[in-house]
Amino acid sequence: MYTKLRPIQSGTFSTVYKAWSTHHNRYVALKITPKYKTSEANMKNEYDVMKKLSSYKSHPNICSMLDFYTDDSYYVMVLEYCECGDLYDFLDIAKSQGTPSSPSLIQIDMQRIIKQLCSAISFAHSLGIAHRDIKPENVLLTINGDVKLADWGHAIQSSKSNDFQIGTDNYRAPETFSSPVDNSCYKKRLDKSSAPLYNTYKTDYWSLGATIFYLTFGDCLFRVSKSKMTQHLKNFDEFEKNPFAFIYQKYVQPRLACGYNDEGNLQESLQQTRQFVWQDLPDVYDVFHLCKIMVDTLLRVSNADERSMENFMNQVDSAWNKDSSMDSSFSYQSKIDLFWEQWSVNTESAPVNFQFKNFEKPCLVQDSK
Ligand SMILES: Nc1ncnc2c1ncn2[C@@H]1O[C@H](COP(=O)(O)OP(=O)(O)OP(=O)(O)O)[C@@H](O)[C@H]1O
Repeated sequence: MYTKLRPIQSGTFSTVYKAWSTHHNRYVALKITPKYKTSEANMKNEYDVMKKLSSYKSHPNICSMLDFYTDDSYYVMVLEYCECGDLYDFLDIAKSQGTPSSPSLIQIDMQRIIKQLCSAISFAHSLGIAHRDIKPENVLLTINGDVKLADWGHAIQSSKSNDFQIGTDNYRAPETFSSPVDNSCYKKRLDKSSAPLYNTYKTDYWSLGATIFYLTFGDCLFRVSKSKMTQHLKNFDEFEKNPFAFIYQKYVQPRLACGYNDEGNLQESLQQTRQFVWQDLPDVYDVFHLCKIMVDTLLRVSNADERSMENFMNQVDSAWNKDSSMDSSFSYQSKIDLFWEQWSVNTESAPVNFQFKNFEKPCLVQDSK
């Protein structure tokens, strides 16, 4: 019934193959998990979640399960096949192609991807399911430029949880870390039953923000290695004190600090910042604007209740409205002015060694955008 054609990729637990289904008369993806790599309970959880998401009214932006079977050694989940693979790999390829003067031939639409991802997440939440592992590797792309949220192996059918260490560190919300570090937000939690519950929907909002940050900057907002977990947790504290200073210092300043009065050098330093694949984010100031929206609506550190996907969507919609910053008629100099207004407001509390005085507002000789 299914003819395996080629392996697509191996994840931590499973290998995914492209296959042909005679029954469905279409290509499918077979996600094959050896039984020794997972527990029956984990597999049952993923199966139950997929069944619920794929049942009577499946969602166009969720990778549906078409079939499931098992033998002595393997679990096999039959999934809709997404021709362009995941967004992480896709951007990697696109990034190596694009330059400022010659953007990647693969152009995709950021606003559409954001809308589709939010729609998928809110559909799952409306069924009582939180994903808990949203990241570029789990966002699949179809040949039509649509996205499908995949890998529901860490999902939970509850809006509350006190599971820690679930998901992927670089994209996980601060409240999902348990740590031996005694700092303001993250006390050691040994006894799970007495550990406080966190809201799993709000943790999805954080991961959504961290994912979109990666898509726009081509870099993770928080990168963590196990040996540097302490530093990672301190990063959350630092980010909370002044998110704009944090992003500015780590991502913006290094890219703008040199040669910003010379457009050639400016473009060169910006080359590392974006992927040159987003057709509706024509320049780096759009990236900064989107980033500010994420900080305001999704990337709230200790006050998870302040995260709101609805506010995020509303602000994203208005940013792309006519006469707003993402509109093509909005001049380049106006974008620079807007960036300056939005970001410099928050610079007063920046660390002392943070040399704003060395960074002057760029003024382009001519408005070439
Ligand atoms: N339906 C699909 N169509 C095309 N490619 C897919 C599909 N499902 C998965 N893949 C590819 O296989 C990779 C691994 O899949 P998946 O994340 O589901 O496996 P996993 O074992 O749970 O991975 P991990 O736990 O390491 O995140 C994905 O990142 C993607 O590149």
